Amino acid sequence: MTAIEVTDLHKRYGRTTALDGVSFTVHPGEIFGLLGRNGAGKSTTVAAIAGLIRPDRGTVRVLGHDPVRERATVRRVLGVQLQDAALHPALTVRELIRLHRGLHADGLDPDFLIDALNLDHRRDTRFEQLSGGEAQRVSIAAALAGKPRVAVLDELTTGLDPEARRDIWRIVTDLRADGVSVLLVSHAMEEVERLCDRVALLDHGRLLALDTPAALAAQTGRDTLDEAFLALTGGTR
Ligand SMILES: Nc1ncnc2c1ncn2[C@@H]1O[C@H](COP(=O)(O)OP(=O)(O)OP(=O)(O)O)[C@@H](O)[C@H]1O
Repeated sequence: MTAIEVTDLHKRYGRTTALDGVSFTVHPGEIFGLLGRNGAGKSTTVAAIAGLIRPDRGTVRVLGHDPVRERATVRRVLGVQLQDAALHPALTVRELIRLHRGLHADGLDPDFLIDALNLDHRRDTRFEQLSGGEAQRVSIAAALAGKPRVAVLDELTTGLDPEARRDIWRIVTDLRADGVSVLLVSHAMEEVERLCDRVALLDHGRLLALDTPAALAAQTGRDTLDEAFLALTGGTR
């Protein structure tokens, strides 16, 4: 059983083609990176996986289920952290994490998550009063509270300080060790190089490359993924 299977995904917004035939598979227990410049189609792909949009053509399966037609089933197995997650501003950190935990039959102890994400001093603070980095950590905690078998993390550590980034990287590798599959959308090449088993590179709604970070670097004759990324996308602007 594949964790996520995206097949020939197409999506247009008016005259803009956001996705133009994207296919890839995320294996169980894998951290899979989704990369690409601004506007490449990453968030549209994530929205289709989360069942938030209907693709014009193509299919998405999460552990074999259709995110739109089997929404309730997919919600039970999929944890999604979106960019600019809109969590209820008046609820406290603990209330929000408990709320998200309560939506699932299984889950992680909210107090464990609060400690793991270094939010203990903010436990009783309302969401609207948090700093950007703290709000980001709460959105990650909310996505993981239901102990998902598949996690989609969009710009996981954007805006976080180096220590918080390392804490979150550790949480993500612990998830993989527990057999959770992770789709990680990121612009941070160091993060991708450290965490991802394989990487898909999107460009103008198409899949430009898909391989391990080391193989992508080797394929382009570069030393780092950062340079490989630039080499692969450089000529197409
Ligand atoms: N709701 C929408 N209406 C119109 N156009 C949209 C909509 N959502 C996305 N697009 C367009 O579709 C294309 C792909 O956008 P998408 O947000 O998927 O890219 P992205 O790779 O996530 O970019 P970023 O790195 O900036 O988050 C872009 O050209 C974007 O402007």
